[in-house]
Amino acid sequence: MGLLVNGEWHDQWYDTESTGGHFVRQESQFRHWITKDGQPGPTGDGGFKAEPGRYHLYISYACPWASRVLMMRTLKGLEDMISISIVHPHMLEHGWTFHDYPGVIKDPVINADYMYEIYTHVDSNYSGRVTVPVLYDLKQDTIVNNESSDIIRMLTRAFDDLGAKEGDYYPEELRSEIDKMNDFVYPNINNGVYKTGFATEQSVYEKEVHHVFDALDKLETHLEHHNYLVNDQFTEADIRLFTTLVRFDKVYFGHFKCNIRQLVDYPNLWEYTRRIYHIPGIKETVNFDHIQQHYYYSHKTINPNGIVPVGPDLDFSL
Ligand SMILES: N[C@@H](CCC(=O)N[C@@H](CS)C(=O)NCC(=O)O)C(=O)O
Repeated sequence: MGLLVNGEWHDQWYDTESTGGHFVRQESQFRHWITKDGQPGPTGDGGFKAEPGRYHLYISYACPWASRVLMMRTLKGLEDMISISIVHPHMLEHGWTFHDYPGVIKDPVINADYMYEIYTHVDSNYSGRVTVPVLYDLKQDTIVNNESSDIIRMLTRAFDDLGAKEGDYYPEELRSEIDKMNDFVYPNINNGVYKTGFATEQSVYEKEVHHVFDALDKLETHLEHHNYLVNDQFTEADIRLFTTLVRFDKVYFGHFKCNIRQLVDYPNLWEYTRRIYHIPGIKETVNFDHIQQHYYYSHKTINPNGIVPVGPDLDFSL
């Protein structure tokens, strides 16, 4: 695990000392948008027109942020229009790699061994973390965007005139409600499990773990009378919550010590997670081997011997 400083790789864990034991996530730096006509999106520059075969995604099956993007690619039927690479589940002293492992798909752009080479290829002076997902423009040979929340939002409509599957997961009339739900789910659950697991002070951990479970309790009540988070319709808000929930009992409960309750103890949330898992194409985006290998083997400050647990055995059937 490390980061780039002026284009040079440094093997370095997150600094939680300067933040009093808190994990603070860095802002993503590439924020351009693919649009139907190449006009600029809400942030960044224009010039990224939706075209089949032009864009490539770098994904980790282990990563909940990258998996949102993989889900959206599947839901919109973009598999033939946007190609993918899959990184190795272990993120060690060189960060993400393309080394051999079942499920890995190599880099077609520069045949990179390491994900950081993709970042330095587009900016030889790049400083920052080398994260996935990355949306890459094969035509301009540059990174379009490395922020999953932007990428899923642009993919929901940008390729609609080129034969993408129907379905708008951020419909105009629900936007403010979806935004509100995202503003609740992101800090408390999506990033909440990370703030809990990466905390290096007892008091910080205890505060964060309660935030996670207070939020899950609220959503459990909400789902008593609703099938989905917003307007009883499957939207972006559900995609964003699902990729955290599907990892919950496998890694966050044990590895990140989010262990007040298991997800299977929440009848409504567990049923909701399994329902989304069975939407056609979605279970193929969930790779539990990569998920468990990544967290337990990569985070040596949390699990120094890298022992990967064999359980729990979860029954995802409906
Ligand atoms: N804000 C980013 C976060 C992505 C992210 O943090 N990905 C993790 C994997 S789950 C990563 O690549 N981490 C490497 C690092 O922090 O050095 C997004 O949502 O796209």
